[in-house]
Order: sequence, then C-alpha cells, then structure tokens
Amino acid sequence: MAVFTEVSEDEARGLAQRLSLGEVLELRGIQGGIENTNYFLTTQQDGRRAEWVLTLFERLTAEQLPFYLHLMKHLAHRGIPVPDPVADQGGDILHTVCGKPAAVVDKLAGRSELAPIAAHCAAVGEMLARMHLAGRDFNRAQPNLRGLAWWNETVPVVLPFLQDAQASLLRSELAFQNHVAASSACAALPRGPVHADLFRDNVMFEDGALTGFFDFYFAGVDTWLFDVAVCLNDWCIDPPTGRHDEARARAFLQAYQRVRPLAAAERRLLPAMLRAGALRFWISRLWDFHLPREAALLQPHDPAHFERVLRERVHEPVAA
Ligand SMILES: Nc1ncnc2c1ncn2[C@@H]1O[C@H](COP(=O)(O)OP(=O)(O)O)[C@@H](O)[C@H]1O
Ligand SMILES: N[C@@H](CCOP(=O)(O)O)C(=O)O
Repeated sequence: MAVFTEVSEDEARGLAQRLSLGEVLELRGIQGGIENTNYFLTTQQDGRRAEWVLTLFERLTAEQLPFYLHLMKHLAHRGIPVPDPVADQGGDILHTVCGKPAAVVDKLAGRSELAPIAAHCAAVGEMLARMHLAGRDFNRAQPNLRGLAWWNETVPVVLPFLQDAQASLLRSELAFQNHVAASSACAALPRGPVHADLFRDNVMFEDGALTGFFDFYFAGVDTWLFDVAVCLNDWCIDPPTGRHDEARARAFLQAYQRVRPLAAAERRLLPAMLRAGALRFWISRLWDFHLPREAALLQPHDPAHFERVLRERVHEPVAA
C-alpha cells in the first residue's frame, strides 16, 4: 500500500492490548499496495516475537468487510494458506483504528516472486483450484465490486482523459464484455468466491514453495474463470510486451486442472475472459492514475501496461 492514515504507537498499543497480541516492539508503514493503509506490527508474546499486518480500510465499508475477513477465516480453516484475521476478546474480527475499519492478520512468510518460472505458476494454479473448491461452502455472498457494473460506471469517468484510439478501444471492449456477460454461456459458468486480484505481488513464496495468498479485499462472488484469467494475464506473460507466455500458461492451467478440470464452457469463454481481466485492470489503473488520492507512500500502477495486454488478447486470442 501506501500510508493514507498515520497510526500512532499509542493507537497500536491500544489495539495490541484489545487483541491480546502482547507488547508492541515495532510498527512500520508498508510501501507496496495501492488500496489500503498497511503496517507491519511486531509484538512480543510470552517471550516470542510475532509478526502481524495491520490494515486500515480506506474505501471499503464496515458493511462490505465481513465478507472478505470471514472468507479468509473460512479458507484458512480449510487448510488454504491465507492470513487468518485475529479476533478480539468478544470474537470480532473487524476492528476500528483511527476511526477507520481495520483488521489484523498474521504475516505470511517469504516474499513475492516477481519473475516467476513455470514451477511458480504451477504452484499458484494448483492452490487457486484448491481455493475455489474450498470456497464452495462459504455461506456469505457479495458481488465482485470491481465487476461489470463498476466498469460501466467508471468508463465514462475516465474517457475524457484518453486519446481517441484509446477511448475507442475502451468503448468497444466494454460493449463486447456487456454482450458476453448477457450470454447464456456466461450465465452457465461455475461461480463462487474468487480472489479477483491474484497478481504476483499478492502471493508469497519461501525457498521456492508457495506460502500463501493474501490481499483478499477485491474478492467477491464471480466466475472461477475470472480468477484464472486474472492470473494468466499477470503470471504468464512477458511483462514489457504483455504477450502470452505459452510454457508458463500451460504449467498454470495443467496444475489448476489436475485439481479442478475446466468445463467445456469455461474453455470456450477463456479468450473473452482474458480480455475481461485486462479490461478490469486497465479501467482501475486509469481511474487511480487520473483521479489519484492523497497518500504518504503511494506508487500508482501504469495503466498503459493493461492497455497493451488487452490489445494483445484481442489480436492474439489464447485458447485453453
Ligand atoms: N498477510 C501478509 N503477510 C505478509 N505480507 C503482507 C501481508 N499483507 C500485506 N503484506 C505486505 O504488504 C504489501 C501491501 O499489501 P496489499 O494487501 O497488497 O495492499 P493494498 O491492499 O493496499 O493493495 C504487500 O505487497 C506485502 O508486502
Ligand atoms: N493488482 C492491481 C491493483 C491492486 O493493487 P494490490 O497492490 O492490492 O494488488 C493492479 O496491478 O492494477
């Protein structure tokens, strides 16, 4: 993230006490990310150091947050390696810090793999399929808040900032996606809770092994295929050109399908869904870039990257 809201050591101590985390040793603002305020919090509990991530939610509301936090808890309890939100003495996992909704989760070990090879992609594919299956009996529902309705709302807001060729691509792709979304093939796709933002910087590895998925704050109930497309568009491309990387994509898809084979309708719609995944992040990056928010450590993402990825997916459709 960025630090949109400064948290004092006093605030952190009060929170650590309410959550029985022990004595606060360190509180450090995190630079990565763009949505929320994140801090690493180190405490000492019974003589042992423990590391946590404190997140203050800057846009999500107290009504929306239980879905994400309970989803993480549900998946963690089913053995999927995701951060587990810490409850206070009353059992609540949604807290208030500096007047904002906040959560504390355990810090995952390792670091992000920003230059993945096929083995990393296979590990992510397998865990994503396991996560989809583990989410089937999650009993809360909330739509993907960065789904089609948000694209339709946001495109008119960003269009005035674009050159003609970009505006024309954005309009035509949005029309195409509205058409696909209204089709019976799309309605038949299997759905459930999806991460919806499982980029390389939202997965940890240690010594080559996957240690967890995190940053579930764009999750929602959507097609499982959308998650697959978002991953292929980030893990399995050549970043400078946005071109599809066949070897990494095969590793990802084979590993995913060893756990959950794609249905025929999913295979048919994958090319359109890859375009949807590129469009979704092109729109959000345009929005963040042209209508920025104030933050101490914010590094906006480059919108041109997903414009390139989208053009690639339109001109060179990728089959499953
Ligand atoms: N549970 C976690 N374990 C380890 N590191 C984390 C965890 N959550 C967040 N981080 C670190 O914080 C950074 C920003 O978090 P992220 O959730 O991506 O922010 P944002 O929600 O603002 O996009 C990550 O890149 C990672 O380094
Ligand atoms: N992954 C998205 C933006 C969301 O940022 P994150 O740090 O929460 O993953 C992008 O790359 O545009």
